[in-house]
Amino acid sequence: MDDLSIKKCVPCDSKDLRPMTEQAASDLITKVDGWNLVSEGDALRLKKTWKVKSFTKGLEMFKLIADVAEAEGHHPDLHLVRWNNVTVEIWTHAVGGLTENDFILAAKINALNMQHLLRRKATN
Ligand SMILES: C[C@H](O)[C@H](O)[C@H]1CNC2=NC(N)=NC(=O)C2=N1
Repeated sequence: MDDLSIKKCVPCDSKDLRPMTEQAASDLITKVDGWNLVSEGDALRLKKTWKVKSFTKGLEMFKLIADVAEAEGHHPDLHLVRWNNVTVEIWTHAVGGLTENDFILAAKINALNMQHLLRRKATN
């Protein structure tokens, strides 16, 4: 499996795009550090959470992610709650499930330089 972060998303309106199986998703989730497979209703989603240093740094993070999403033509759901908790959810709306696009976007988000925006994890 080559590095997902260097792949490109395909247009979601291609008619032969189908949601992947749970098994395929379980294989791919190992390639995107920190992301979880969650089931919302009967559809699978990718989900990851971060704690940011401040509300405004959360919005800076949204902008970094938005730039990647626009470049890929594939977009996540962005949540910023209780001032410093960022959650990103990704799925392919056109098929109501997961496609490789979702994992490519997750890998590209992981590749962003966001350390300066994130709260340091407690070491103890
Ligand atoms: C034509 C194309 O389907 C749409 O423009 C794109 C936009 N971004 C998208 N993002 C996501 N996550 N799913 C989609 O189906 C999708 N569709």
